[in-house]
Amino acid sequence: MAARREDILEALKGVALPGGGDLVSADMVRALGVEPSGAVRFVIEAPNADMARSLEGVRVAAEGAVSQVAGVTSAAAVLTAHGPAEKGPPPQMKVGRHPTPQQGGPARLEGIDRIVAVASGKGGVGKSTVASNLAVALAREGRRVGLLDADIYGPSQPRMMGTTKRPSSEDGERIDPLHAHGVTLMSIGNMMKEDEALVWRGPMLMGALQQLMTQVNWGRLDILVVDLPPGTGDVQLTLCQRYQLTGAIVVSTPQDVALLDARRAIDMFGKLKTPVLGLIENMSTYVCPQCGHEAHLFGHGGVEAEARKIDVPFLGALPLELETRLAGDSGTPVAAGSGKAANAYAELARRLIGGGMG
Ligand SMILES: Nc1ncnc2c1ncn2[C@@H]1O[C@H](COP(=O)(O)OP(=O)(O)OP(=O)(O)O)[C@@H](O)[C@H]1O
Repeated sequence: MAARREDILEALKGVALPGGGDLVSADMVRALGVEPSGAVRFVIEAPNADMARSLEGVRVAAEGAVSQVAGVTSAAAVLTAHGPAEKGPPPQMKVGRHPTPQQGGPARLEGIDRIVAVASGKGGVGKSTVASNLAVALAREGRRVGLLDADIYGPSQPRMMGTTKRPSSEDGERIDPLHAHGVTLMSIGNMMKEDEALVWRGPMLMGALQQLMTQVNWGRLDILVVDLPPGTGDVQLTLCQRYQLTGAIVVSTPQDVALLDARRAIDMFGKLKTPVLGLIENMSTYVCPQCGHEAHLFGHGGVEAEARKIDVPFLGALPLELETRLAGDSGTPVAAGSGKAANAYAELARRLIGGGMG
C-alpha cells in the first residue's frame, strides 16, 4: 500500500516540541515528499539557527515516527532555519528566500484563469522549447498568456524568448514581468547573471517559486504556462501542492529511456492529484532538408502508444528540425514564424483552447 500524506502528517503531530506543541501545529514541516518506492523526505524548518540546533532530538524522533507509518520504507528529515533578516531595504527586488507558510489547500492566483505546467521526466527532451513555443502559439490565437520559467537551476527562457533584461520593481516587493512575442514572462534567469550558478537547497527553491508565482504583477491571464525543471523534485511538489493547477503536459522524445522517465513524471502527477492534460512527442521525425528523406532518430510513435496505454490524450508530435533549435537560440521561438513547426504549435494551441485548457 502506498504511504499517505495524511498518515505521515498524523504521525508528525505526535512528535512533541521541547517548548510545547508539535511539528505540525507549529507549521515547521516543509517539502514533504513521498516517493513511489515509499521513501519519505521532508524538511523541518526552525525559526532560527539556535532553535534548529536544539531540535536534533526532534528530527530523529520525527524520522522514527514517520518510518512506522504504513507504506513508508524509509524516512529522512533535514533541519533548516530561517536566515537572519536582511538589513535595510534591498536596492532591487531579490528572488530567493525561504517560503512563507500558506494557510488552507492549493491556492488560486488572482486574475489567472488556468495554470498549465509543462513537464518532462528526462532533461534535454525539449520541454522549455515546447513551453515557449506553446506560449507564443497561444498568444497568436488571441489568448492572454504568461510564461513562468520555474526551471530554477537551468533557466533557459530568457535566451529562448530573447529577454535578458532585468525586471524592475517599484517597491522592492512586487516584480514587473517582461514581455516578448505577445507573452508576459518571468524567469529566475532574469534575476541572475547568465553564467551565475544557483546553489540553493529545497526551502530556498520553494521560496523562490512562491515569489515568482505570487509577487509578479502578472495581470489578467487566460493561461499561465509554467516551464518546470526536469524530473520529480521539490519545485514540482511545491507547485502542485500549493497552487490549483489546471494540469500538466508531459513532453518526451520517443526514445525508451525518455519514456521511462516520463512515466515517473506522470506517476508523480497522479500521486499529487494533478491531471495530466496530455503527452507531446518532441523530436519525432527529421526530414532531411537536402533530399527530403524522413528519419526517426529517437524512434517514432512511442509517446502516442504510451498515451493510449495510460489513457491520457496524445496532444501531438513535433518535428526535429534545425529551424526550431536556431529559433530557440536566437530568442524568437519558431512558433512566432511560419512553417511546419509553427503550424504544429498552432494546431497544439488550438487543441488546448478547444478542450478548455488554453
Ligand atoms: N524539435 C526540436 N528540434 C530541434 N531542436 C530542438 C527541438 N526541441 C528542442 N530542441 C533543442 O534541444 C535543446 C534542448 O531543448 P530544451 O532546452 O527545450 O530541453 P529541456 O527538456 O527543457 O531541457 P532541460 O533539461 O534543460 O530543462 C535545445 O538546444 C533546443 O533548441
